Amino acid sequence: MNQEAKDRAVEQNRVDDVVQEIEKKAGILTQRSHVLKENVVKLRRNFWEDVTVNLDEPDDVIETQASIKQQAELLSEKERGHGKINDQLKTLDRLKDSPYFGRIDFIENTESEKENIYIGIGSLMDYKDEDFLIYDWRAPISSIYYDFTPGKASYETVDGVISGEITLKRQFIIRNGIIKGMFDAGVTIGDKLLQQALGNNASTTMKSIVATIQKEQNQVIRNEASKYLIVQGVAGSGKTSAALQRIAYLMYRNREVLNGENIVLFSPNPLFSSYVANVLPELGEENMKQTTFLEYLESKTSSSITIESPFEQMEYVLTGEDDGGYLTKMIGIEYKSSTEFKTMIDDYISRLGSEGLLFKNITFRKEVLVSKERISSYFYSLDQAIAIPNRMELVSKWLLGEINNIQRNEQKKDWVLEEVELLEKEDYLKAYRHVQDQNDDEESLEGEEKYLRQEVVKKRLSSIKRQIKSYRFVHVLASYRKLFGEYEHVNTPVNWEQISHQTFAKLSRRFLSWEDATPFVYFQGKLIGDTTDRSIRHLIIDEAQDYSAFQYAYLQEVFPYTNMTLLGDLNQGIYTHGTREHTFLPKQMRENVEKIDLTKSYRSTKQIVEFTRCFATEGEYIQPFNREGDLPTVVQVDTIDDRNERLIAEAKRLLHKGHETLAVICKNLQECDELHQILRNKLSVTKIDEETHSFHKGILILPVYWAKGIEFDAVIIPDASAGQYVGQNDRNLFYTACTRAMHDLTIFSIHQPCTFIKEAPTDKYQIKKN
Ligand SMILES: Nc1ncnc2c1ncn2[C@@H]1O[C@H](COP(=O)(O)OP(=O)(O)OP(=O)(O)O)[C@@H](O)[C@H]1O
Repeated sequence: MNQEAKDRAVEQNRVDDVVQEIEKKAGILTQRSHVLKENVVKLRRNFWEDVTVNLDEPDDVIETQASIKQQAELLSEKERGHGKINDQLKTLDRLKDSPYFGRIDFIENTESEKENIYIGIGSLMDYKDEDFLIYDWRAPISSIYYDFTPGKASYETVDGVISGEITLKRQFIIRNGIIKGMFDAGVTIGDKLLQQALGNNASTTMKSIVATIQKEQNQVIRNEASKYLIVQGVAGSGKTSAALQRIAYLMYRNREVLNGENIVLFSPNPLFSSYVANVLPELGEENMKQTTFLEYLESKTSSSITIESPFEQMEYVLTGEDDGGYLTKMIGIEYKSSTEFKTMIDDYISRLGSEGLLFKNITFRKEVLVSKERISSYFYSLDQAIAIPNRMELVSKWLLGEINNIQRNEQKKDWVLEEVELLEKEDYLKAYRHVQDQNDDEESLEGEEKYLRQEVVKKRLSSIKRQIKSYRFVHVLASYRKLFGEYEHVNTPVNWEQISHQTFAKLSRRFLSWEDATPFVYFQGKLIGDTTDRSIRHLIIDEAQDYSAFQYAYLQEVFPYTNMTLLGDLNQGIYTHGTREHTFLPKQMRENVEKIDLTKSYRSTKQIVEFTRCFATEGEYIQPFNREGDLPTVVQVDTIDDRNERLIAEAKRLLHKGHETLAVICKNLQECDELHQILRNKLSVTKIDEETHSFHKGILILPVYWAKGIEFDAVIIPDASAGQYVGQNDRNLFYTACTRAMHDLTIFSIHQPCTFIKEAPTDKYQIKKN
């Protein structure tokens, strides 16, 4: 038996021992879980028997309440305990399959004996609860596994830095308790485990990377000091992966105060949301909340207002050039994305503090109960030193008082009696009981009618009261629209008249263009207050380069105390705004900021990265990971029919090669639709659109903005002809599309290819012509 085989046998023995230990622990926990479950069931069944209920005297009522509370607390404690044990059992189950992925032998400088540290997705103690059989990957000591190769190493603890030497670094692939692979790392880390992981087929859901986190990614994951962490990472550098492991890390470090409920991830699109949804549960952690920025804004606006999605905006930008209003819209997008526009809105709001705000009549049964003019004059009679939202609160209180007065008058009207007559028998019974309980001196019948009249009016006016409480009496949309109408500005940008005209027309249809959505919600917040969710402690923004300066300013306003992690890549900035301001380093976020650059690309083969970096801005900094593959192929054809025929053959070839996910990535939806019509009879192909929230293996066809953040075994770009991708925005689109490929990239062009391809030396790709 050679040394390697001996080592492997020793390690397999250890794995067997650990698995046995896991089984023992699981057995004990399962038993405890059963007992607890029985307890919970019993407690629920006997809940009322164990509570002393006595409502005779006020003191008895208080005692009864206390008794119920105590019983409920006992029950929820037992339920929590049961939940916790189940979580532990789930982790043990995962550990049983693959107890660990790494081993470090470490000698501290102050010690003489080395310690063998095995690292896995959760900790495990021996049966005496004395020694760690497995260390959680997030434990302080585990960081040396990610940060160092054999030799000198150190890690931070709460008590200071601990230094020493790594004498062995070993990686494992363990499945079903059997070691399938075992690699020792030399002084230069030839990461065989990573090679293996990246060589696999792409998955339709993202995987965790804890076994192979790289040093620079570990910095992102373990950063706790900065309020704003900004990660500029090239395509495929593991930004999203690092962000998700970072969430798991932060939850582990702040177990008591941080959970999935107070972390929000802003995803680029719903497809991406489901793509990343498995990572945290796979690590035994609760998922964070996920939303797109569009969904977030929609949750803040009245459902009667339609918001254009960023994808609709994108589609228009890419295809609407022949439209008469195109140029105006483009200039409008740029201006409304800037903080200059925010300044304009701020000026406008301060003017509205003293005049011009629009209100709505409060009407009931087609009658105006309180006119907008009265509301306005009440609002402007209030002290102007009081902030607008606070004044709104006062108006709301005043209006509720007015409605209460109206309620009393209304009760006497004939329509009320008509409605009383239509009431159900139960209502009459209720009225009867009420009058009896009151011991009313009045004639009982009169008392009942009075009660029923009150109830009818109260019920009918309740929705008005609700609306008043949520400040619906303020005409936010009309007030915002006035900004584009009669309002006189001091400084206006070029083409303001046309922008105003276009915006005014859309707002009149209760339609908010994407570029107006954030400004509108911001404006609304300044009038009626923004319902900030203070429980959100950490915000993660993926594809951060696609957010405008205005959007960042807004996020800072609504999440002033929230830590943020921003992940992006300027080369993948595909939305059209923000050319004037470097949005990815928002100027508001200048304090307590740390910026980390990730320059190594892990997703694609070396050949694909070396090709795509030729047309990326500052592409010379992009480092490929050393994984070999075929050169990207550019197929130059003469006609569309030719292209279609060869594209079908190429798709079949790629599937035959063993690829499972194959994406045909178009520039826009229009191109997708046209191509889908052609391909659907010849290939089994699925078209992805706004309604698609998850995808399966096979051939997919989708526009590049839906492919953001996702990857595929092979990518086909159906049309990268000279006229198709032109200019900076298209450069980023094309770069984003190409960098979705893990193993193979094929690009078609009808006649000459686009200039970006030509920026790559001819030895970086192979060209095939008819
Ligand atoms: N340390 C790692 N170990 C294993 N796989 C990794 C590692 N880092 C990145 N990857 C893999 O590389 C691919 C790209 O990662 P990810 O999607 O996180 O990158 P990204 O920077 O967010 O990409 P993009 O901006 O291009 O969408 C994924 O398949 C991911 O699993």
